Amino acid sequence: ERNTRIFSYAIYHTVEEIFAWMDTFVASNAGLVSKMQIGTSYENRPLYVLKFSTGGNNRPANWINFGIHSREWIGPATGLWFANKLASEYGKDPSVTSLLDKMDIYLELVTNPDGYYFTHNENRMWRKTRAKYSGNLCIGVDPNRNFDANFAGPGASSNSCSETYHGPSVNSEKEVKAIVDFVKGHGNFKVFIDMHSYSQLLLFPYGYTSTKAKDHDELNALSKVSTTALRSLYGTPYVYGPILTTIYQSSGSSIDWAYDSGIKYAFCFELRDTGRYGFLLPAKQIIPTAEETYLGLMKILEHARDN
Ligand SMILES: CS(=N)(=N)C[C@@H](Cc1ccccc1)C(=O)O
Ligand SMILES: [Zn+2]
Repeated sequence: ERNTRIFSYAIYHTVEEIFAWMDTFVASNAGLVSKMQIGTSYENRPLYVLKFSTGGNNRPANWINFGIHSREWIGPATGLWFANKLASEYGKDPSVTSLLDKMDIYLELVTNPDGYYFTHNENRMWRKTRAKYSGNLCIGVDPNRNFDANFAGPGASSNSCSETYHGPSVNSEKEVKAIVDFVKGHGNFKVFIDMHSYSQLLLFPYGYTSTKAKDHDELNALSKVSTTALRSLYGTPYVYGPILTTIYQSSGSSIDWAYDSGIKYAFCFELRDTGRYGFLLPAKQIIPTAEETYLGLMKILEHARDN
């Protein structure tokens, strides 16, 4: 019949379709996956997190969020495929099995649901939240400039019409505050990965200073391992390094905040491509992107598991 029971990972989905998929996915993987709500967005959409756990109490954990910038559709699409892959490989792939026997994994698939909805219905190129502040000329805050990491410093704008507007105050965005409160409340995260597009980069702290992170050498070496694994599948080249020198200076970013909060393995992937399609990556590249990214992600999660 029309609405087949099979969900396609090879097309982009609306926020409603993703939320419906979550309930089916959790129901069919009840022993491994549960759905949590860490808050609500500005327009009162739920902020859902999928928790992958095989037991224990507050085990060391891995955080991965997708789609904080709403026009970067390849993020949530990659996250959906990754969630299904993890569930499929647990009990089969020895590395995934040992990872989930020792650590929990939390995935926030739609980190900016208001913006994501807006890109499907109004403006495909929307990036920010949809928050309105009286006195501001324009709508929206860049959630990746709203974290408490040299907030309002260089590489963030005080102009509400800017794509990098940092917002009226630290964690002013409900979508950001929910992550901060959850991650701090949990207190045992070892990995924090924020998935973006595009440019094919693997970034680590810092963006707000040229000072090298104390773990620079380890993060740099791990980035090399991760991007080499990613490239091994389809030859997709990634550049890696600290945010500031690899892309540009930025203040208030999620991974700088995570790193300064004590989460050593803080990374940002800038997924495909390098500009031919940019944010409008064709759906036929979803699965290849997800497959290669999985190889790179697993190297980071395995390193955290084993160190
Ligand atoms: C194209 S883009 N907007 N995803 C690039 C992204 C770069 C970045 C990543 C991590 C930390 C700081 C900065 C940003 O400007 O937020
Ligand atoms: Zn982005």
